[in-house]
Amino acid sequence: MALGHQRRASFLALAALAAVFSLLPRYIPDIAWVTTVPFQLLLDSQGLSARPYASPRRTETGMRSAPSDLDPAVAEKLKAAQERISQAKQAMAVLRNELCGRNFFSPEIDRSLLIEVLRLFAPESAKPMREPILQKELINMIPDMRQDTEALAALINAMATVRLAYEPAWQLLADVVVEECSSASGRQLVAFAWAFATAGEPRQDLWTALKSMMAGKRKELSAEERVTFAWSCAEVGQHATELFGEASEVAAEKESRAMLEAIRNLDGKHLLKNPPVVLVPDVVTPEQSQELIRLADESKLWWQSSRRGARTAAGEDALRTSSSAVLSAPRMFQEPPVKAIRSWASQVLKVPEDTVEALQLVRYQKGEQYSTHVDWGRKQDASLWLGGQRTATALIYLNTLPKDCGGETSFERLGIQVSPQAGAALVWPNVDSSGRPQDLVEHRAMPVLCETQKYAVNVWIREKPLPAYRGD
Ligand SMILES: O=C(O)CCC(=O)C(=O)O
Ligand SMILES: [Fe+2]
Repeated sequence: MALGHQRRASFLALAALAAVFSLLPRYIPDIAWVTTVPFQLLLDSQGLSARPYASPRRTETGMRSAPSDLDPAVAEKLKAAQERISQAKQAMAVLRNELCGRNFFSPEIDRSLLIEVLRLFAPESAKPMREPILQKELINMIPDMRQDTEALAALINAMATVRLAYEPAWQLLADVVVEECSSASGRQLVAFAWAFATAGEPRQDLWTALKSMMAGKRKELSAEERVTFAWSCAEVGQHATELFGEASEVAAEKESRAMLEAIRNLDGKHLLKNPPVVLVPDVVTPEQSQELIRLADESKLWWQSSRRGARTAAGEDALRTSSSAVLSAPRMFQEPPVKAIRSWASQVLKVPEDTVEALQLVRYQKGEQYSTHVDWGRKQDASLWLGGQRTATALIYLNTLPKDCGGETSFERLGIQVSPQAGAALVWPNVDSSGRPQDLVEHRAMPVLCETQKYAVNVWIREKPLPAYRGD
């Protein structure tokens, strides 16, 4: 028992090390295979590989060694490639052992190990070499695990966490869940639902099965598990209304009243009294602004904002042609400018920091805009399950737009138009003092008219704490 704990502790330390190294390739593609060194240690700790790092027995895994008459540079590359394939196969052996054999950490499954193993396959630079091996193993492995719902839940969780994009594995898992998982516990059903929702799986038969299996088990769930399940169903448009009712559009009165009060007390230029709209200067420095943009650029987080999704107060689709970047990875929460903004919002708006959503950067090039919309969510909006309604918005401009270059934030119903000013935050409530979402605060970002870019960051406050972020 004690030995088991010791091995587990040393293994976890190694897994953490592997995690650190596995992140490196995202930034330094040329040393993608640095990962293999700590991972070899990890394999050793599992007793699965007693071999030294540059193993002469590599050929036993079925690969030919490099012919000796090759150009030395090519031979070196070939050798390295063979080593990588061998390592990837060993990684899969760990995965298989952990899930199916379960003689090492039995009866519990080590989720962090699964995530580490799958994450090894995630770096772009590793894909051509490792992905086919992973895919084949997953397809072999999943049917073996049919009866083992705990193992399946752990595997699905890990696949969702690393955003594994291999469709046949997801489909096979969905088949298994539909056909074989009636014995799953409520907690396991929540794990399945969360993972399939995160992966955006729309299969009707899957969601019908998950909901009907949950019907007899919902009493087993904690409040957080209930919310996770309801969110998951709503996220893919398969609302579990019959199990958990509807999410409320109306925010709690106490929090809404306090939010209005806090905005009224802000130190800044009060553009309107009711509802209060305030421009607070000097919230971020030019250096912090540059750093935020750099974080989004370097992690390649920008995506073309969807044309649909956001809605006008009348419920019509809004048109959005700008790009967005959400700083939601756990490591982003440690970045100094992110910390500074979250703590500013929490202090001046007098809310706990965990009610502040992950920061969302927005970028507009010439001609881009965001047509009239509201920031608050309607009943169908899955995120209402997580932190409740968005009670307020603080939009921080990261640069100043030259005169006549457009890009203003415009509240037509309130007669307010604000031109982006570097470092200033425009703050307004999305609900009235009784918590009802407000149509009056609908707004738009006017098109940028010059050969320049507009950058801003959305800081949205929810009425309730958001659950801790689970992915990366
Ligand atoms: O960019 C702006 O001025 C407004 C952005 C906005 O309203 C949003 O992203 O929700
Ligand atoms: Fe908005």
